[in-house]
Amino acid sequence: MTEPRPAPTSRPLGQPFDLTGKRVWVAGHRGLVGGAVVRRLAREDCAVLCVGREDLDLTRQQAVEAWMEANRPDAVVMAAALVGGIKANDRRSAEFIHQNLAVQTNIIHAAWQAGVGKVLFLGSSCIYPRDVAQPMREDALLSGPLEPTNQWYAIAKIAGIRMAQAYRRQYGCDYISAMPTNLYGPGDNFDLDGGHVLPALLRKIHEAKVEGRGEVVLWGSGAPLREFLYVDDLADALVFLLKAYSADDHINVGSGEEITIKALAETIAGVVGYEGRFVFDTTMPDGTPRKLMDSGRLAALGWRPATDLRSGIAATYRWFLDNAERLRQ
Ligand SMILES: NC(=O)C1=CN([C@@H]2O[C@H](COP(=O)(O)OP(=O)(O)OC[C@H]3O[C@@H](n4cnc5c(N)ncnc54)[C@H](OP(=O)(O)O)[C@@H]3O)[C@@H](O)[C@H]2O)C=CC1
Ligand SMILES: C[C@H]1O[C@H](OP(=O)(O)OP(=O)(O)OC[C@H]2O[C@@H](n3cnc4c(=O)[nH]c(N)nc43)[C@H](O)[C@@H]2O)[C@@H](O)[C@@H](O)C1=O
Repeated sequence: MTEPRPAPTSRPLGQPFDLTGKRVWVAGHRGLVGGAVVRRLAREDCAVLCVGREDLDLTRQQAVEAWMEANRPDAVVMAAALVGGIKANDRRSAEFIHQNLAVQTNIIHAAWQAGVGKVLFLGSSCIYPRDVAQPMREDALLSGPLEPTNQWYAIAKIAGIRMAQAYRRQYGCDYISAMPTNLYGPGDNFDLDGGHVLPALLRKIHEAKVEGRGEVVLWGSGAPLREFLYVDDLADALVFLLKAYSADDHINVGSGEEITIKALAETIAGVVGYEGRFVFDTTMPDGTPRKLMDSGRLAALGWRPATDLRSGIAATYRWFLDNAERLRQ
């Protein structure tokens, strides 16, 4: 068993973290969030470390410990996780709880062992109770039952928040947690079965237009409300937090823009140029009726998003069109 020891590079908690000259590991660099964080870090004076799944399976504890020891990053952004939309979360409960607990536990513990100075853990808005007061504040965590469709993933994410806090408390590590709202953007997962609503609807609506179909099927009632944040805005917020945030509490990262799923489909149709109608498959789950983040704490620190929903969807659609051939393979 590893003996507790202070992290060799540990700094006093509550201080800014200077990225200059640092080695930052973006775990999950090929994903939606990881890719955006790599793009954003290119504007900082730091070295970005990346390793693909083929060279490091993050569910393997010894491999993660060996990689961390060999590469000794100064900071880690944890953008690696098993992620999916409502159907994937609902149908693959064992994979979601197992892989997420394994990946995050391995990274946080190995970071502590290797003396990593700063770790940024990423959770999700689904950590909050299903019927919680809106907008959802950070202190609403664990105040009620979770949404059943994604509780397995949510439990793993809540464990990640507590793990970062525990390593702060016992070992004095500057490990922090950010909770993003629903994300979208270049590099998203456009898989119709496994992905989230925004990329799925972009693809469905685009294909209906190209094939001349008069209707598109939406899952559920179309009534649930979701808040969407453009992924490059998230990446900017994460770099901001990496540098400026050092506290026990997790912090929400949202856009403040809320929309029903039906209105989202109509907005996407406007961007794509589709004039057909929408029908609703109510055998599919709605999930949480509403999940709007209270991002007041982050705003008070001085950070705000830059991209409105329509512009973000237009940029994502351009990316989708540019990459459509590759996505089909
Ligand atoms: N997308 C969203 O709407 C939201 C995402 N988040 C959080 O943001 C983070 C990133 O999500 P997102 O970018 O959307 O997810 P993606 O699925 O786009 O990316 C996840 C990345 O993690 C990697 N990964 C997963 N498991 C392993 C493993 N065992 N070994 C090595 N690499 C692995 C994947 O590698 P590979 O490419 O090989 O599969 C991929 O690069 C997650 O923590 C998620 O919970 C939070 C709120 C909303
Ligand atoms: C980020 C967040 O993402 C997940 O939660 P979610 O927000 O419920 O996920 P979603 O994006 O898949 O769906 C949002 C809404 O949209 C409706 N909907 C309509 N038509 C399609 C459709 O075609 N695909 C999808 N996926 N949804 C559709 C769908 O029925 C639901 O009402 C978590 O599991 C968890 O991963 C998490 O934290």
